[in-house]
Amino acid sequence: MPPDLQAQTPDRTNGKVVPIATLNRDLSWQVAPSLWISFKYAWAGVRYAFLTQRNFRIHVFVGTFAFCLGIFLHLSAVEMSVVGLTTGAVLAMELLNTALESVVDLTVKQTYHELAKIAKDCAAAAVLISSLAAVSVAGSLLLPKLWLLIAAHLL
Ligand SMILES: Nc1ncnc2c1ncn2[C@@H]1O[C@H](COP(=O)(O)OP(=O)(O)OP(=O)(O)O)[C@@H](O)[C@H]1O
Repeated sequence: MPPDLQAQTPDRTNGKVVPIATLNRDLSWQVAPSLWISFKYAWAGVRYAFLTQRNFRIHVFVGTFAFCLGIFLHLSAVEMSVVGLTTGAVLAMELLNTALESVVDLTVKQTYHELAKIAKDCAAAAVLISSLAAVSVAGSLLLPKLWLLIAAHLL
C-alpha cells in the first residue's frame, strides 16, 4: 500500500506522521462483501429511520403526497424532477441527521458537550434548510396549478 493512500495523523510526540488506517479499512468491524449486501444494509438504515424517526416519517408522507399531486396536476418532466430532487434531498438530510446523532451519542454518551450540541444543532439546521427549500418548490410549482384547478371548479 503506497504511503499516500493511507489515512495519516501527526504523532505529536516525535513529529512523525503515522498511519491510522489503510484503504482495507482495517478499523471497520465488518465490510459488506458484495453490492447486494451493501444495498441490504442501506435499506436497513431507511427502515430504522422510518420506524424510529417521526420527522423522517412525516417527510416520507409529505414527499409522496407532493409527488402524487404533481402527477395529478400534470407537472412537466422537469418540474417533477425538481419535486423529486427536493424530496430526496430532505430525506437524505434526515438520514444524515439520524446518523450524526447516533455517532455523537456513541461518542459522548449522556454527557453534555458543547461540540456535541454544535454538531446536532447544525445537522438539524441542514434538515430545516432543505425543508424550507422543499416548501418553496411546492409553493412555486404545485400551489399555483392547484389554485387554478380549485378556482376553475369551485369559483
Ligand atoms: N450530548 C449533548 N451535548 C450537548 N447538547 C446536546 C447533547 N445531546 C443533545 N443536545 C442538544 O439537544 C438537542 C436535541 O437533541 P436530539 O438528540 O434530540 O437531536 P434532534 O436533532 O432534536 O433530534 P430529532 O432529529 O430526532 O428531532 C440538540 O439539537 C442539542 O442542542
